[in-house]
Amino acid sequence: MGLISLVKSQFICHLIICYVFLVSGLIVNVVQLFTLPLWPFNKQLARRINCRLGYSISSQLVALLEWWSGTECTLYTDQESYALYGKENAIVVLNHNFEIDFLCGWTFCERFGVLGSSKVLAKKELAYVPVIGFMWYFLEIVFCKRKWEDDRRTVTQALQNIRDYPENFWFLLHCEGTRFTEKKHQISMQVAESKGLPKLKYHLLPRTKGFFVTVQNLRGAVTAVYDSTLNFRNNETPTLLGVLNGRKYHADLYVRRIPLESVPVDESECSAWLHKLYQEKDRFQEHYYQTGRFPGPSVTPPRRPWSLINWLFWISLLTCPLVMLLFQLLQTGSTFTLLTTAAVCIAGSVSVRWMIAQTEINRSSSYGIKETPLNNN
Ligand SMILES: CC/C=C\C/C=C\C/C=C\C/C=C\C/C=C\C/C=C\CCC(=O)SCCNC(=O)CCNC(=O)[C@H](O)C(C)(C)COP(=O)(O)OP(=O)(O)OC[C@H]1O[C@@H](n2cnc3c(N)ncnc32)[C@H](O)[C@@H]1OP(=O)(O)O
Ligand SMILES: CCCCCCCCCCCCCCCC(=O)OC[C@@H](O)COP(=O)(O)O
Repeated sequence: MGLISLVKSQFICHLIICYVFLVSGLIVNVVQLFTLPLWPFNKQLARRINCRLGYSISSQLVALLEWWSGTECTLYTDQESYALYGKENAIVVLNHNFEIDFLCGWTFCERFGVLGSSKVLAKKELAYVPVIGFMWYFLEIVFCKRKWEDDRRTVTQALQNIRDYPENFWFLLHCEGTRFTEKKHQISMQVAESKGLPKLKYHLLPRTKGFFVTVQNLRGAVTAVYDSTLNFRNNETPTLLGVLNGRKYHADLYVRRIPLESVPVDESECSAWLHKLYQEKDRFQEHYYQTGRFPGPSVTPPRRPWSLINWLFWISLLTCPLVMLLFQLLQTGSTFTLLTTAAVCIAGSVSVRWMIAQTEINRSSSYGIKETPLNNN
């Protein structure tokens, strides 16, 4: 292990990174709160400000992936489509197989300049993740309970709201609705069979209602669907803890730009279209496993310095006072103060560890197992 790798694996480094993320995140959350009075008077300005503030949080995780772990992200796409990325609103349909697929998504957003404004149809539980959940509230992220009866109205309303968003955005949908596990896959393929649909080898069966309602409500506001398929080289199974430890991964993303006009308007045709898309995605994954690459030309969109600059800004702003405070405490602090400080540090570490746990597949929800109609019979 080289010296740099050794440094990156040290717990003290992780503590500092997490401390900076948590404290800067809370500071940004407070500033976001101060934008509240602006919303009724100048909504578009409030949105633009919140994009920048949100960027200041999410780009720290991007910096961690790009600059700390040095993970490489290769894009397989055609030249004409490449020229349009970041210059239009789009719906992104991405497979949900990896613990850091959200982070790779963010990295591509960053490289095409849409990180602050990008959105997702996220499960409601993520709204309660400290820092991130609060940030997402101000970025008008669309949340769902994954119960269609409850979601139909709220999701439609939230999608209508973002139609006039002042910055280009990508709206991410993991149509499988949950992350891939063997058990979920097995159940999901039973559902496919019962519906007379072809089986998928690498994906869960997509849920079509969210996609249909997104297309229906964003038609005219977005111009394309980006069918995106992600995989990692050498059968890597990347984790956020791995990234924090400085482990380098190699992400490959295959993107096809599909003009929105070619997505059917009728609901059942739109559902069939999505099922067909997932069958194609499955073939792309098969191709990847057989050849080690996706079809077509590849390009590596360059890293931009902004995520690193933002991160270094927060590190320099927040670590000096921390070190000074710790020295002062050690010199003059009473036992009570020292114990309180230790308790605050432990609470901070536990809460960041809990946040990281939200990304871990072995703690995945039971969605896709419990509510299956086949299980209810
Ligand atoms: C150039 C670069 C391009 C791209 C870069 C890539 C990405 C960057 C883009 C943006 C980044 C932005 C942000 C990223 C940051 C963070 C994001 C992180 C993650 C958040 C993701 C999540 O939280 S995923 C979970 C929540 N989201 C979803 O669930 C969305 C998908 N789901 C839906 O759309 C659902 O339809 C629903 C949630 C709206 C409603 O779900 P519900 O289950 O209530 O109803 P459905 O009708 O859909 O389901 C019932 C039907 O499904 C059948 N069924 C039942 N059991 C199963 C089963 N086990 N498997 C499959 N199907 C099943 C059932 O039979 C019903 O069928 P019907 O025929 O009757 O409809
Ligand atoms: C700077 C580093 C400091 C570390 C801080 C950690 C920050 C953690 C960020 C948490 C962001 C949460 C995004 C997780 C997205 C995700 O993958 O959600 C899973 C859902 O789709 C599906 O859930 P499930 O049904 O359980 O599979």
